[in-house]
Amino acid sequence: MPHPYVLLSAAVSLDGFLDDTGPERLLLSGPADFDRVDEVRASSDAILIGAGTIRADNPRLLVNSAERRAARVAAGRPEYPLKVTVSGSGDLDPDAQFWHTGGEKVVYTTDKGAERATHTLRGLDVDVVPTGAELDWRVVLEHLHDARGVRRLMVEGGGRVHTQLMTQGLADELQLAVAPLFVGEPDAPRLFGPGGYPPGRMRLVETRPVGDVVLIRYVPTAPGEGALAAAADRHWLGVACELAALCPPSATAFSVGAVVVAADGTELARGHSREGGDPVVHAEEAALAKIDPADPRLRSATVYSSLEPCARRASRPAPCARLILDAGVRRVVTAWREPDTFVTEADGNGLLVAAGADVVVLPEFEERAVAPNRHLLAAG
Ligand SMILES: NC(=O)C1=CN([C@@H]2O[C@H](COP(=O)(O)OP(=O)(O)OC[C@H]3O[C@@H](n4cnc5c(N)ncnc54)[C@H](OP(=O)(O)O)[C@@H]3O)[C@@H](O)[C@H]2O)C=CC1
Ligand SMILES: Nc1c(N[C@@H]2O[C@H](COP(=O)(O)O)[C@@H](O)[C@H]2O)[nH]c(=O)[nH]c1=O
Repeated sequence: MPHPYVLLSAAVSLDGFLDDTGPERLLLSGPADFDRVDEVRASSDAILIGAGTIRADNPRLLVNSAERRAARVAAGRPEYPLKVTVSGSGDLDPDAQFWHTGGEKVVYTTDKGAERATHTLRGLDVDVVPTGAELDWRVVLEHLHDARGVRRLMVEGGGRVHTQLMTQGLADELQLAVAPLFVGEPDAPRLFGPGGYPPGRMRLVETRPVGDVVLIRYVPTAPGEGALAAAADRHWLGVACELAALCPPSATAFSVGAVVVAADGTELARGHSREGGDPVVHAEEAALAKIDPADPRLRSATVYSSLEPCARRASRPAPCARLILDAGVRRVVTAWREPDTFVTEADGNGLLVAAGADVVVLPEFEERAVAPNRHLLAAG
């Protein structure tokens, strides 16, 4: 199911803290960085914080710049982004500024928490949405996307919320403002707590001085595990779809892109249909051919392919689903099920699943995967 693009935003001290233990909110950002944060807010459809941050900071979460608000309205968007919080307990102070300022409000909570929040927040214009016995982040993100039309979600903490979104592989980007000061208190809240984080190194996309703080932007690279899609899976499938556009045109074969990525997010190889002057080579085949078959990383790697790997083919002895299995790969992420244009009822995904592989289909990428193949579908 589609999710919004999830951007985690935080300011941290040099020793990795989000705040100190004093009663006042610690200002880590300077004026220039608060203005940058305002800009990110203005570019977002919704801003999410945990109930802990409402209790600690009593924030308003507004877009402070009148120009930015006017630009939102001129673009047909609400003046303020939707304000979202999560709470397990439903113990939310109805007098908190969160409820009385800015855009529409929604609370995601547990079934029990919903009973309490509905009672405590009665009379306020707040949508209380239970996600089950436990708070389920995937349900939260799907609901924000489907029911509230949120495409870009800014998450402004606190530490517990950031930790869960990062460990569950649900963050598309981390925007970190590193402030030139120390907190030094062992009980102060940390940005990230202990947990099972995605392995490997994230990809640096930007560094920028903003006043005396440094903005660092990282994106995750490690594929998800099993049948669940992680944010990095969306990134890599997007790369596969871009590769499909590089294929030499053909009236008799699909244009497909593929990337093979190790469990730690290292790209092992990429390929596209008909590359290198070979008129029949498939994308997955081309990518796998570039990797040493003895590479131990293949067993825990993920193959991203814009089109479902082929199940039968005339041009080569083995179809791509078989090549993937023979390479030892047991996870495939794809955008588009193969239509009957050239082979009827090709079920490469079924072949992979029958052999014990996990196959994740992300239909929100189908349009991009189809784009370089439209002429084939019109003809078929
Ligand atoms: N420097 C910065 O950029 C920022 C700093 N901060 C600081 O962070 C601190 C607050 O962080 P923290 O205490 O971690 O609070 P959070 O804002 O992360 O909120 C945690 C609360 O959210 C709810 N929650 C989160 N995940 C779940 C879940 N899986 N199931 C059920 N409930 C869940 C719970 O609410 P409930 O208790 O109701 O069940 C939990 O107590 C403050 O000191 C604040 O100043 C905050 C944001 C940004
Ligand atoms: N302290 C701190 C941040 N704190 C974040 O800002 C929120 C309050 O925003 P507002 O309602 O506009 O005052 C607060 O709840 C928390 O999410 N953010 C930052 O970029 N830098 C900082 O130093």
